[in-house]
Amino acid sequence: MRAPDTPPSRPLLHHLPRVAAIGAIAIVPLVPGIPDFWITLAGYIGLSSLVAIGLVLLTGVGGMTSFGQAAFVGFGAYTTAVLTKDFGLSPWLTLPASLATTGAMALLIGAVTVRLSGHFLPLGTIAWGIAFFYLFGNVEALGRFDGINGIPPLDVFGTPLIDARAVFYPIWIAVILAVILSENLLDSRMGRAIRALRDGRLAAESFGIDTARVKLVVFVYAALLAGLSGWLYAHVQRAVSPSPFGLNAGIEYLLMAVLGGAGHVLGGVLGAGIVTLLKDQLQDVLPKLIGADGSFETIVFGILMVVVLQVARDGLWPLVMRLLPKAPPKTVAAGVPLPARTMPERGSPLLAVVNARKQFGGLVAVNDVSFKVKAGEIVGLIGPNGAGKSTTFNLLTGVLPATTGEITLSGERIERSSARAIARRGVARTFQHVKLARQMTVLENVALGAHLRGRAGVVAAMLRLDRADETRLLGEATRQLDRVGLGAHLHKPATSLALGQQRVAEIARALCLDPQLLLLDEPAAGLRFAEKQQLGALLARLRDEGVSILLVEHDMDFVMKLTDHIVVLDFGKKIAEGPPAAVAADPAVLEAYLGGVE
Ligand SMILES: Nc1ncnc2c1ncn2[C@@H]1O[C@H](COP(=O)(O)OP(=O)(O)OP(=O)(O)O)[C@@H](O)[C@H]1O
Repeated sequence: MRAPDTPPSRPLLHHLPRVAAIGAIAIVPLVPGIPDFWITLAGYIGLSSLVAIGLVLLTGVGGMTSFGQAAFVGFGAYTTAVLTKDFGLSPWLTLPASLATTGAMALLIGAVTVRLSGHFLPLGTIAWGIAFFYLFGNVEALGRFDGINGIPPLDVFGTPLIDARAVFYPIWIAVILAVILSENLLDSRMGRAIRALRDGRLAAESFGIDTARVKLVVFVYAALLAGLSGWLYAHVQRAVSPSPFGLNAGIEYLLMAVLGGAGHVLGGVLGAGIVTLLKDQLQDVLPKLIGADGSFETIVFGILMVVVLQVARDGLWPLVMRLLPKAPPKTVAAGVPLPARTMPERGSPLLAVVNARKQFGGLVAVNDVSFKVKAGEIVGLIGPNGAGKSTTFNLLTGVLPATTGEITLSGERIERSSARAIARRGVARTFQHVKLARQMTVLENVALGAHLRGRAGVVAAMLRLDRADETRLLGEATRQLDRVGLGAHLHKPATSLALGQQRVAEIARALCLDPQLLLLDEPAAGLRFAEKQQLGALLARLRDEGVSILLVEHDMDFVMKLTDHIVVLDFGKKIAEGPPAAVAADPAVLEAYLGGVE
């Protein structure tokens, strides 16, 4: 659904349930007869929600599991405790200090932690979660394990906010702001980069996204929300000690995010609500049932976490969503087109590979291969299985550095450049095994390809100051989807498309980069005959429009009909090259490859 010249937006009606929910929260303390106890509990739900929302972005969306988030709550809490108690500062003045301390610690810890992969990352978070617990408990200035008491309450114009009804409002205003800012962030250029982290660093890097930086941004953002929660906690509780900032608390926060729905911002709030209420009830009931004192709720939480991961990986929020009115798809503006790259003159040298070599230990996968791609032509790179095509592709796209040899793009050496740097020079690619982000729509996936052509950063996104930039990026993605014939599928989940269409969507994503060279890795694999014909027509049209294409493909008929020039590899060596007809008749090729398949 497209409407010209309107920014990406959702009709006001869509916000109604959210506005109603916020309104309902605001009047909770005003309802006569609600005991203070429940208002206090609601305050604690709000405090936990802030941490859980951060974890939704970090773990649920960004794929980085953290058990150590409670430590950041501790940094926020201890900073304000020391500054207000020992230095007599006003709590409002210590808010920036609490956030700065937490942010600085997150930058430091994150710089090391987010580079860890697989199970090393959660293990790393457990390690610093424990380390900071003992740090808080052993520093004299922080009151050791006794902590700091007598922290002043927040105040408004000299009136202290002491009772549960009074502190309810600052807590829930913070939660509502966190929800809005986080949802805005996810619905943006940077948000798409964050959401792409989970399904593959390589695809994101190939479109110029600095994944290490994006991971650090999410890590710091989640920590800041935890720090804010800690700052509020210190002034609500008016005392801090290490135990609420230890590993147990970290596990509880993670459970909140997972149980609520780790991929959904409001799932964090739901999870915080459920776990806080459950904990309160279990702490009452379990000791009576078991007949002994102890934190038995931790055992229940452990079991609950395992059950949720087994039966409802997406948590409970998706179930709530089914009850809410379905959001209509965003309208996408035609917008002002993004500035286009000046294409090299047709026939001019574009890509030159000279004696490129790649060795894996004793195996020479690419053996001093040389070939050229001229601007405006389609070159096929073919060869039997194991011939070295994918490795050559990886050398050209910066996934692997060449052992020796030179690769130049428009006269600039790129054989040692990163995938990101190569993308910035206008080389876009598709993947042999389709790499689209599962939880994003076709439009959002394709817009990732235009990442480098946008400017808006995190703060602009959170404050919704990125709309002009966003309109241009989504407009470009829509144009490219129309160009490849997928204009009717903009708002579908990317993985709901047939495999052939997913391959074509990858081409649209690559076109969003405004490439001078398009590298296609087996684009016709899995396509039906008619789809192959359409793909062939599309690639021929792109060539006519000035795009140069290097094509790795097993379908000989497809390659022979489409390409201007073919390079044949076998056992890592170039055994032939030339126009399709000459290559097809080359005895070495027939022997090594074509002969082998007949
Ligand atoms: N990372 C790696 N480490 C060690 N050997 C590798 C690595 N990548 C590829 N190889 C080897 O290099 C050779 C060339 O592999 P490559 O994947 O480039 O061939 P290909 O022509 O793309 O094959 P296919 O058509 O099956 O994809 C193979 O013998 C392969 O086992």
